[in-house]
Amino acid sequence: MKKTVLECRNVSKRIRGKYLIKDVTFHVEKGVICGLLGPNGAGKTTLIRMLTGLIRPTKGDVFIQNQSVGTMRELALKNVGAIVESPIFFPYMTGRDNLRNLARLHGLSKSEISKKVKEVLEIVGLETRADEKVRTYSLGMKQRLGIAQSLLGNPELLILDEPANGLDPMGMRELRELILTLKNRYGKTILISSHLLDELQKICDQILIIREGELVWKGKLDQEKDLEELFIELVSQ
Ligand SMILES: Nc1ncnc2c1ncn2[C@@H]1O[C@H](COP(=O)(O)OP(=O)(O)OP(=O)(O)O)[C@@H](O)[C@H]1O
Repeated sequence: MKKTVLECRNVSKRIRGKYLIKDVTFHVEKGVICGLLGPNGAGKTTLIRMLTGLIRPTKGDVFIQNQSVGTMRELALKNVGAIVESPIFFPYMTGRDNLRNLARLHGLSKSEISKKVKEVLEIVGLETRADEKVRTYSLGMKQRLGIAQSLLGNPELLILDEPANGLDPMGMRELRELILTLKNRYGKTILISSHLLDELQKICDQILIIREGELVWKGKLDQEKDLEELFIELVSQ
């Protein structure tokens, strides 16, 4: 049996009497790319904020590598790299220096920092531009630098909230290839939210669809199942 990397168990979030997320349960196995979909306001960001420990569920719990985010927060979140809001970098510093700065937070020695930063820059394909200032980077490059940042702690699970937002077709293709490499070569497990159904259809092994805070569909996609049709059918009910 495959190892479960992320488990969301009966998670609800209620604010001022209103459920933003209601009783959501699912799990994601190792090496799987899982797409999270839902119309605007469905609760995707709220759910992702609970998965990454930014807010607490009203009920239920999230487990990462079997560690509870509720009761063993630090240990559980060690295994997660996430881009929830747009990654923030110092624009007048180089990509490499931005990463070096962040790598210090992981308690590595100077030589370990250089090695780790070099490694993540190579993974995201930014090694040739690493010594240029971030303000000269395209949006796609900034997103890849954000992914490099989330890889610094060598997490098992990556959570990416709308990473393709605003990217041009080239940037989108590069991002898609990077996500597939992270899965295929590095064995990462990835949860990704997006409105871009075609993009998700191309890369996801598993799909979650939420509507008004509730999980209305979870499962695998096959060649015959068109994601756009499934999505429209479910959200217009
Ligand atoms: N702190 C909060 N207090 C009250 N309501 C909130 C709060 N945060 C979010 N909401 C509401 O919860 C619902 C879900 O919001 P959320 O941002 O999670 O949706 P989303 O699926 O990410 O939407 P989008 O696709 O537009 O980004 C929305 O109706 C939003 O207005």
